[in-house]
Amino acid sequence: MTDILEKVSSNRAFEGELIKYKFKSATLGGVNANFNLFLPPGASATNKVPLLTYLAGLTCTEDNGAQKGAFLGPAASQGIAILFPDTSPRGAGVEGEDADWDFGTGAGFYLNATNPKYSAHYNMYSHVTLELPQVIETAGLPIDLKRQSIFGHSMGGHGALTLYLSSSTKQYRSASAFSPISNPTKCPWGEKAFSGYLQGGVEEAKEKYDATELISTSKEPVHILIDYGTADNFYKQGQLLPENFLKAARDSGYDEFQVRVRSQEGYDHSYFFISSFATDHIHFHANFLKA
Ligand SMILES: N[C@@H](CCC(=O)N[C@@H](CS)C(=O)NCC(=O)O)C(=O)O
Repeated sequence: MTDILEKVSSNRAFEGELIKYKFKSATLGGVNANFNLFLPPGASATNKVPLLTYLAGLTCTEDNGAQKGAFLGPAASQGIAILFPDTSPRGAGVEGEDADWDFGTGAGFYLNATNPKYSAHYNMYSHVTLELPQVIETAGLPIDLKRQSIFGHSMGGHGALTLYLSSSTKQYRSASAFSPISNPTKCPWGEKAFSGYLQGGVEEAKEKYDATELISTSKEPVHILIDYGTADNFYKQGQLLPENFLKAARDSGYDEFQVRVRSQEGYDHSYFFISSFATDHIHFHANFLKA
């Protein structure tokens, strides 16, 4: 193991290990970045395990999913590692970045900023898809990067779907999401984020950062599972728009075996909802990661 990573903490969980690391992130403009990595029991240099990346939502850090998602038990049973990145750069020093809870710090939206004000630091797309796998490999961690899938919640659900659908290298075998922001160019959160981070604003986002737009032109086979709750206030306010994604997927010819969108009666936006369906999502990805 090289010293590219500093180990911040380590906790035994489900016979595996949850480890928090810190490193100096080039893609985030040189600030320190944290991530959590759960290694299931038995992961070793001679038994490299597949990687499932979990992207968290607005206001979250690398800890929310690791602590409250209830993913570690089923991941341990399935022999799958989980990577929990942060949701934005921290301490970039960009004026106004801490003013709002839904923009700036804690709200990186998993894109690469093109507005010069943000483009040196706000590059969570490259951080998640390129830099973290590279760092994991360089550090010699027991991960098989040829087997990757991705999931997430809310803004992280948007991230999971868009990173999956936009990857020209087919980096991820499957994607799933809890209450994802499914059509961000048509909701207030997305409009605000894209107008701020992207020079071309919402129009620029349509090509790369809107899951509904991406599925409407996709021709490849896909494996996507989405759950959302009917008592989710953000859903009721029109921030999530999962029906738009489902309609675009069906219009593109994807059936329910390729794109499954489930409405869960009475559930809200919280980690109580996420943890209720955590095992389902881990098992969904295990089908593809262990194939
Ligand atoms: N503005 C509210 C809402 C933010 C919110 O609900 N964030 C969701 C993601 S969109 C979340 O996961 N919050 C953290 C948690 O529940 O652990 C807040 O700051 O708490």
